[in-house]
Amino acid sequence: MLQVNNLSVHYGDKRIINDISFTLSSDEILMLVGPTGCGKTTILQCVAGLVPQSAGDVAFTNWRSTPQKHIPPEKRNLGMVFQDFALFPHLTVEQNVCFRVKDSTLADQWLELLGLNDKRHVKPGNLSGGQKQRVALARTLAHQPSVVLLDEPLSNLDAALKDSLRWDIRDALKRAKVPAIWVTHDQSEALSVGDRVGVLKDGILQQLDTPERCFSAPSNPFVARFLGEATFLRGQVQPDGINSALGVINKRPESVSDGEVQILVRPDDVLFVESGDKPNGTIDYSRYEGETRLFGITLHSGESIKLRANHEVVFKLGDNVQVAFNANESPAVFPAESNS
Ligand SMILES: Nc1ncnc2c1ncn2[C@@H]1O[C@H](COP(=O)(O)OP(=O)(O)OP(=O)(O)O)[C@@H](O)[C@H]1O
Repeated sequence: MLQVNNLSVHYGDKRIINDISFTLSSDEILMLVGPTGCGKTTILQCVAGLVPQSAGDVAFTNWRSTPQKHIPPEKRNLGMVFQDFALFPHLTVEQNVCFRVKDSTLADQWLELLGLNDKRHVKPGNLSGGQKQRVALARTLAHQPSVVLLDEPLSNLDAALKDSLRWDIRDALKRAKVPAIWVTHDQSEALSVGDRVGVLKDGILQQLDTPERCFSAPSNPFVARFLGEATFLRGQVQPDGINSALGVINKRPESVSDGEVQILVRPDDVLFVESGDKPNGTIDYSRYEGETRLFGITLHSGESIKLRANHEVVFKLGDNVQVAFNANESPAVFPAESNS
């Protein structure tokens, strides 16, 4: 098990990582997401031993690195996968994967499992980006690392390739039964392939949870906005629930006892009421997305929300509509003043 306890990292006087703790179980994939410059790569580098911590410790079964006793990278048995692949250009695929590998049957196994058998004698210059990343992963896994660290492994690939390769990488990591920390700035990647997601802002871990909970029960409005489209409605806590421009929600948030709150509204949390005989909003815009259509709606309260519906649902700009909360959803609620 990888353990990171109260980790802080400074560059000069500037604190980049602030008191972060998490553990990673035997084959768990942790996705680290956050805005640019929030410290994702610094955490990976610190776990790898490339950057020293100023406080806290990073530990695995057989080593423990502290500010006083730094364990060098080569003693940690970690594997790294980078966005630029970092392959040897003068070596073939097979030579890249077998480089300094003790047991070449493992190299063979990963070449086969990652669909590289027919590329064994090809040099990296003649491979596509996706194939290069498979080679990089095969090479990493052939060394039987205790933990794999992936730094934006898909960011140099086009959208269609990203989608399939992310699953192949996940499957390979699961098959290797190795824990992994995977840094990405792509929210959908983080939510779809991670067992848990850690959302960072300014070097502080805002939430560490399952993808479902991070998305549906975000710890604060920042996490809500970062992981998907989010608008907020004013709410007034009452004995029977929370009153809002879309009626009363029968929900009593634990963290909010009284007064004003803000209610998270994702485009899938709301729907058009078919009869529409009590309009409560007006269509601002309609965007065709293929399978779905996204509507911008100004409610009579003056607040704006977004609603995603099937592409067959058509409204014109300025149409009056009736919108309600989808009864199957239980929206997240935050204190009115919360914005972090
Ligand atoms: N060697 C360094 N010396 C000083 N500051 C650094 C150094 N490396 C990174 N930083 C700063 O530390 C902060 C975190 O950088 P880091 O690369 O970890 O962020 P990130 O979340 O991975 O960003 P991105 O998504 O853009 O890759 C940034 O403000 C960056 O400018």
